[in-house]
Amino acid sequence: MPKNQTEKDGQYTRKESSFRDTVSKDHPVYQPESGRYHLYVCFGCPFAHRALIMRVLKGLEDVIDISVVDYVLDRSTGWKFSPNKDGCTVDKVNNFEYLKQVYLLSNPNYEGRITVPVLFDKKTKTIVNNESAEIIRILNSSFNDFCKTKEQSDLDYYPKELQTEIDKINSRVYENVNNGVYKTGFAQTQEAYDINYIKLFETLDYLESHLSNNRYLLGKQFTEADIRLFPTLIRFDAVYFGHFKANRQQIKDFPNLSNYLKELYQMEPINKTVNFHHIKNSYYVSMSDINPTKIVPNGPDLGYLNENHNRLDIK
Ligand SMILES: N[C@@H](CCC(=O)N[C@@H](CS)C(=O)NCC(=O)O)C(=O)O
Repeated sequence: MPKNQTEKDGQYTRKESSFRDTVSKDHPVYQPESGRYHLYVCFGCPFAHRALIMRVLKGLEDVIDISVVDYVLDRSTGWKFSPNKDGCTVDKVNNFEYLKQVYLLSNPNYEGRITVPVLFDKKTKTIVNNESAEIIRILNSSFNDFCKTKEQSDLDYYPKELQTEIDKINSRVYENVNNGVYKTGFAQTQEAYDINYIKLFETLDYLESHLSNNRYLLGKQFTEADIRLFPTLIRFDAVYFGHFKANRQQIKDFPNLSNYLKELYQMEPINKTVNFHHIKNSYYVSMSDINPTKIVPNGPDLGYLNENHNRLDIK
């Protein structure tokens, strides 16, 4: 997870993704099928984490398999496959050594960023999409004929009647929280750091108060907005607080956010998508400009995540 680019004013900017197609029954090429598509992910990456969560919530584990890259990103080679490391795999589809080769297979002239997650079509040997915000919508709606249970195929995490509200909260959370932690951590000037730190904690304060009388971001219904907030919250105390200097307070010290986080973390399918070893090593070892010694801190103690939460009291 290297820096994308830092502009003259010291602000960090994330570049747009390049492959933006979809899978649907109306698509001339990318038809929904079981076993046809594949996800390339990193358990350290919060954007890949969204896709991992949607995949398990929709019961698509047997429909869309995953290849897991090495959690440490080597700047010279990009993401690589290190099957000898715990929790990492080979490239199960192409047997490549580097993720870059998957991008080049799709487009030999590709010069953009090599990022995870990637939704890959085994039939045409092309990348369908490498934008997590779109991949999760594809997983939410295009594979309903193949979900493990009827309940999972009926579940819609982006229902029509809530779309405007979901989009609104998503863009605030993305700007100031999901990407806000990176803008804080990658700032190259004190001013850029200060601005983004303030926006980040203002938004967390807003969410803290919002969650005092809303069980989930959209009220009673668990939606895509929660799936997009969770990967940042679960990394916050372990990584962003220290590594990105987002240190006004930890999530543990926000009463509502911490209980909300506990509830989501304890949901069985979500719990299996969290790998703290991959998360911590991914940031602390890969980003050696921020952490030159590459020492991975032992703390903090995250035991609170397993304690009882009070979210059932929020109607
Ligand atoms: N817009 C992309 C961003 C994904 C992204 O930035 N992934 C990071 C890991 S957290 C990555 O692969 N970085 C590698 C690089 O920039 O070289 C998405 O949400 O899918």
